[in-house]
Amino acid sequence: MIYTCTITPSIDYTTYLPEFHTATLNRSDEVYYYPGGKGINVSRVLKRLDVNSVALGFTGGFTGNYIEQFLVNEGIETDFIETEEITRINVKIKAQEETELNGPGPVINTHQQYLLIEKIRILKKGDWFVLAGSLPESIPQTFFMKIASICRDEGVHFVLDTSGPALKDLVNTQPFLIKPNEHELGELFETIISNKQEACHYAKKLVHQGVQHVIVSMGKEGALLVTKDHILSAEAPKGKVVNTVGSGDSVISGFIASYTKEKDAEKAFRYGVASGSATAFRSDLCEKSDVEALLDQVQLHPLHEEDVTR
Ligand SMILES: Nc1ncnc2c1ncn2[C@@H]1O[C@H](COP(=O)(O)OP(=O)(O)O)[C@@H](O)[C@H]1O
Ligand SMILES: O=P(O)(O)OC[C@H]1O[C@](O)(COP(=O)(O)O)[C@@H](O)[C@@H]1O
Repeated sequence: MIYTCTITPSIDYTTYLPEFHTATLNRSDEVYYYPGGKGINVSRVLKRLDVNSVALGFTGGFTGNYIEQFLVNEGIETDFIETEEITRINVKIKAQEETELNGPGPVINTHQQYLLIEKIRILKKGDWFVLAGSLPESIPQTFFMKIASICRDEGVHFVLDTSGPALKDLVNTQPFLIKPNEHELGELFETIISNKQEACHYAKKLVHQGVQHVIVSMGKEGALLVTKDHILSAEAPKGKVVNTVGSGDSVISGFIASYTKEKDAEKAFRYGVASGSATAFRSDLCEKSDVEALLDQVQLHPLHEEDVTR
């Protein structure tokens, strides 16, 4: 089974207007209330790709209930732990440019942390555990390290899509897959990454540290896959961008959906990039037919060692 875990879910209040200006009243043309948070998006896209998963994490209050009901209506199994605080609402403004305002995550007390660990203890060899989204600083790093070590000891595929200080430690736990975007990868190495060669240089370091598959997503430039056997660059398909929120999460879903069937990292990478772009070209997340229509447009090229500067 695939389990996704969103420590900090959200309702993504997504609003469209032709132009957005600060310090004045703006009126929206359209608004949507999508359940969000990276693990939840991964579960939603997996479902659209005909793959079942269980969404774990923490939700609270009326916003938490809304998310849970939304997922149940989409046929996704949920097993959230309740928090005292209400789940945050993240604001996504789609105007001339995309502007995002993400709230802080909830405080998770030690009992709630214990409840999550108990749920993870039932995972079996071959299962997948996707830890995705921001990790509140109120939770000690040791908690996430414990999750990683349970997964490693049980032979669970541990997939990581997070940022900040927790990521620095977690990349040393031999995760199966991590998917930083170029900014998150740069943050990890305290540098700025401005092209695929630089991204490749740092992704290789992560592979040397024991990460099995590193996908660096780079928005409209596509993505890179670095493993001990591959250094591949994918061009993103061209299309009209509607809403890129959830594109990175869709890369993970596409990768997992394909990998669990074919056990082929190259094919899975291609499917992941097509899924990311298919989401960017929609208001909500991609559908399977969108992904398959884009697949042929995802060109993969090997990046050669000599191209990798530094
Ligand atoms: N403007 C775009 N055009 C085409 N594809 C895009 C665009 N933005 C994102 N994507 C697709 O979504 C993937 C993930 O996007 P990215 O912005 O890197 O992730 P994140 O949301 O994690 O920052 C990219 O690798 C690409 O396949
Ligand atoms: O946990 P964070 O880092 O605040 O991110 C949460 C946000 O990320 C999202 O999951 C989207 O992620 P991506 O655009 O990176 O795929 C939104 O649904 C949510 O509002």
